[in-house]
Amino acid sequence: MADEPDDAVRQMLAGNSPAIRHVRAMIRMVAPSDASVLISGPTGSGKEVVARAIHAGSNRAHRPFIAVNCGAIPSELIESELFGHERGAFTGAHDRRIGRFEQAAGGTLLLDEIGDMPVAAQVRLLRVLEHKCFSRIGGRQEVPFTGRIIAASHCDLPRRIEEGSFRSDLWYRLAVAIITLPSLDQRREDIPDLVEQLSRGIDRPARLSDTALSMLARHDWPGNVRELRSVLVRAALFHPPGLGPVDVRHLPSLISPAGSAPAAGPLLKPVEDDGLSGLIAALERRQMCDALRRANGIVANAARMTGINRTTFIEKMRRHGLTRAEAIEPATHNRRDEDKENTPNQISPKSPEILPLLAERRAREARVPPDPH
Ligand SMILES: Nc1ncnc2c1ncn2[C@@H]1O[C@H](COP(=O)(O)OP(=O)(O)OP(=O)(O)O)[C@@H](O)[C@H]1O
Repeated sequence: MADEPDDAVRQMLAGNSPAIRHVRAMIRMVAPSDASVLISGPTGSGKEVVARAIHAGSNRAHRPFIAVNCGAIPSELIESELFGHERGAFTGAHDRRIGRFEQAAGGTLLLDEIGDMPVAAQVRLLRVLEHKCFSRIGGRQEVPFTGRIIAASHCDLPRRIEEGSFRSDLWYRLAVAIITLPSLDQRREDIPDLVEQLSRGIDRPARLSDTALSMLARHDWPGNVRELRSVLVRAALFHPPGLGPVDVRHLPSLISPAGSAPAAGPLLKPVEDDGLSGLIAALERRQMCDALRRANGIVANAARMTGINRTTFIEKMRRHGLTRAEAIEPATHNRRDEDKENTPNQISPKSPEILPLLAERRAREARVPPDPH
């Protein structure tokens, strides 16, 4: 890419959408400094990857990167986990224990799910941020903190502040720079790039057919990139390269959890170039438009026909700039009897580029044995 260096950040964080390019630009800007960074984004969207990229791009890269999931540690243990304790500090503290802050000396400490940190620990953390030192639980000695703190959260921290479960003064200290990761659903064009990059980290990755890749780009990905990775790992397990490419008919069983997968495989034209995302968007828009027309503009019915959740359908309408009026209008002049044949998840069989695919699919369905999954 002409305007972006092909550096370690690019290697770590795949995707070419404007949103992800902006995230990479932010990483490059903040990495060399010591400023605290707050990374927000839905679960599995890559917050830890961003934190690691910041660490890798800093002059602390040769020092430890320590990640703590604050939501996974029982509240009565979290302070000792973070700050360590002296021998005899409490019942069961038989030895001095070094906490995560000390382990991260000179390096980077990622406090993941910071919104779940109990208020008492938040007070201690604020003190560390302000004074650059802390004491172990039950100890008097001040221990200098030489690391950098990065916090991450999938929850709405300003709301937690309003609710009184998160301290606003801590938020101001942490959020010197804020990096926000979009959900995968908001950057579907990144899917081919992500598939390529994630596949490199998988032993004997499966090969995906173009139509399978197109279908992946239509899934809602509630588990974001983590979910995509799981699908690829599962595909490698059940469809090793010797078995031929993973095709659309394999995907419903690979995409989980049950119910989040689109129903029957959509018919999409195979593509060879990087016009993939544009083509997918155009076909999706037309499919939605057809459904709206057949549902006389009733969004809930159109959503049901396409197998898309109603809220997602509305969001997609907004993204495609599709209005109910636009969808219904041609119906009054131009309704075709053949449309009644359309099954919910299909593109109109009248579409010229779809006709051969439809014929091919019908032939395939007639001869292909049931999927083993
Ligand atoms: N842009 C990306 N490029 C390559 N891999 C990615 C990218 N984003 C996420 N991943 C991969 O997706 C998985 C989940 O990422 P990560 O653990 O960073 O998400 P997270 O937002 O920190 O999740 P959680 O909210 O559960 O803590 C990891 O396997 C990670 O390597």
